[in-house]
Amino acid sequence: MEYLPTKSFPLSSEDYKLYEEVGEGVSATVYRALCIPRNEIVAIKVLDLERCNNDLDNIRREVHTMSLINHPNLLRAHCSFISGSSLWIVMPFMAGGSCFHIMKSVRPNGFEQPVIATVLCEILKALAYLHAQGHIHRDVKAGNILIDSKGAVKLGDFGVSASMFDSGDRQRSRNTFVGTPCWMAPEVMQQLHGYDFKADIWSFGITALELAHGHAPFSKYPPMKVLMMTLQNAPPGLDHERDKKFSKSFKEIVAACLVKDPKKRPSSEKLLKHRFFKHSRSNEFLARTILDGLSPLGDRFRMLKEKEAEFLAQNKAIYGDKEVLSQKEYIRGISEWNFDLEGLKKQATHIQDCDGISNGLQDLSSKEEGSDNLAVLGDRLSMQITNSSNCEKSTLLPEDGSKEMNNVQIVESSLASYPVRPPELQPLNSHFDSHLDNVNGHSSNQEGANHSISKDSMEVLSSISDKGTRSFGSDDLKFFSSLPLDGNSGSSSFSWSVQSKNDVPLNSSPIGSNNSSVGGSINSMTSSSVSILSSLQRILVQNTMQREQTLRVIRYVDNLTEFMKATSHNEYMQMLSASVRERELQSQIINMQLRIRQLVDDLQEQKNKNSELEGQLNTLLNKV
Ligand SMILES: Nc1ncnc2c1ncn2[C@@H]1O[C@H](COP(=O)(O)OP(=O)(O)OP(=O)(O)O)[C@@H](O)[C@H]1O
Repeated sequence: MEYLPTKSFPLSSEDYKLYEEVGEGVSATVYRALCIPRNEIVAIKVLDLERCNNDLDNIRREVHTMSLINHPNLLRAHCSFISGSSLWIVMPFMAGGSCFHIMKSVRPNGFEQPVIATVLCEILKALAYLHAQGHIHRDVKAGNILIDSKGAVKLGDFGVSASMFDSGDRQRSRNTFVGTPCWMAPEVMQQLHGYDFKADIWSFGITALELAHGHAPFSKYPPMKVLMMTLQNAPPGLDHERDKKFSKSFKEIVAACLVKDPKKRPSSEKLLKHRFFKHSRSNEFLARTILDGLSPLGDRFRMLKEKEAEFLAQNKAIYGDKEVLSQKEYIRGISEWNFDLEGLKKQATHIQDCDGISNGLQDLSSKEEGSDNLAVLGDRLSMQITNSSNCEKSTLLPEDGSKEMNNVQIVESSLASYPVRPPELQPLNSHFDSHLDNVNGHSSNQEGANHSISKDSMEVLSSISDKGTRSFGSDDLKFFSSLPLDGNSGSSSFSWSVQSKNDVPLNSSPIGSNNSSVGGSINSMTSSSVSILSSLQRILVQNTMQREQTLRVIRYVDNLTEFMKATSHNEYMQMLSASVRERELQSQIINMQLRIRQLVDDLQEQKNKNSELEGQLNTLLNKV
């Protein structure tokens, strides 16, 4: 985790003197500091590794990415090292702080267009560079846009960045739910097909609105509500009436970025050529316009913290400790949001039913500079699904039951109704369904009704099968957790493979009648034999395909096991102390593995029987 780039900054904490706090994340505190040997002011991000040992990957990624990048608009670390149980990342000190902090302190209603154009143009250059290097930033927002004393703009915080060239274990990071809800692209929320650098373009569009209004769209809502609104509503944009002061070209770029279909969003390179950026000005202009007269970053940060504490104290009486704690996390911003769907659902219900949280925050807002300080709550809440739980549809479905809302459901409910057999194995349906129905006493209609598979589930599941070798992600957990395992409900799910063993469909195929009519007319024999042979060939092909698919599933589960084994001791301890639900999921996965193995055996047996039959048929044809 140590690296020493061009400038040689000392790698010992004794060589630095920490001054005041200038920023805070979920597991990191950022200080202004002095690098003693160089007599240079720096910023040091101190990450408490004990507090974030479930997220070493993100930290490694951040340090790694920061060590590789080299662009004037990206915040590059001078060096990093471990001190005690903390990781210290030494960076240039960005005296202006983040655009978010500047807005919260002095620009509650956002910036003027030339400032926005200048900031966005610089960020776009950073994104164009990152994307060309194969990186996705995944957390573009005003809170991560930092300004130094000379007005230079840099994009920071690579904690959740991902590489588009990642494979294997790191590939999962692009199938994981990370980012910050208000800025998160719909495809990232959906987790259907993964996502690419176009997710950053969406966040860039949201950031443009944030800089224009002083807060991101939907920022006053709790995360689940934001998810629902992003997926369900038309994309946010600049309003014709409300945003009269902004130019048509600004409206155009926002609209171009905030298209739900990522393919239709422009690349960062293309956006850079947009006429809007002709409005962009120099760093000096920024320094003059937005930094002049600002109090020191540490003071501004302290004031914001005081306001936050005041707000939380007021709301403690209303919502109780737990709620307040979660709001505190919300306010501070969280990179590794433990996506507790139940909790989020409750928050969403609050909003729907009584708008309690948002009202409380509105109060705060009215007290503060007349600004929409609710945005504080929307900022920097990043989330990573680590859990899934059942969630009643009533609280999640929109009143109009719109189609897009179904996509939200894939997060949980569509997977909860996971069908009777994995789609990997669908081709076997024609051979096993009737036996399953007979043995279980269900008609196929009944079964269909009980275990209908939604299109969304199919998509999610087929995306799993498409990536047979990719490693384990949160949606995978949901995939496995949604498989019923108990004797009753589980039997209909997987007994089909067992039934198939005892009741091979071919026993009732025309082969029996052919055997008993060897002496019949040669013509009828030949045509039956040909049709039998083609059936057998078809079945053989299907069996072979099925075997391959099943092996893929096994490899997949094996990967998961490897992934679990490979986790460090700390992570293992973390896992041990994980929720009961997680442990249940693990045991379900093991069961699943056993069942898949059983399935492979069954298929092998089926294949042997088919070979036997093929042999018999060949003998028969030779006689003919
Ligand atoms: N180099 C810097 N100079 C000045 N302030 C900084 C610097 N780096 C970070 N900050 C401030 O500290 C805050 C937290 O930093 P950062 O976002 O990197 O932490 P984090 O733990 O990754 O946060 P998050 O929870 O948003 O991911 C930033 O929003 C910013 O205001």
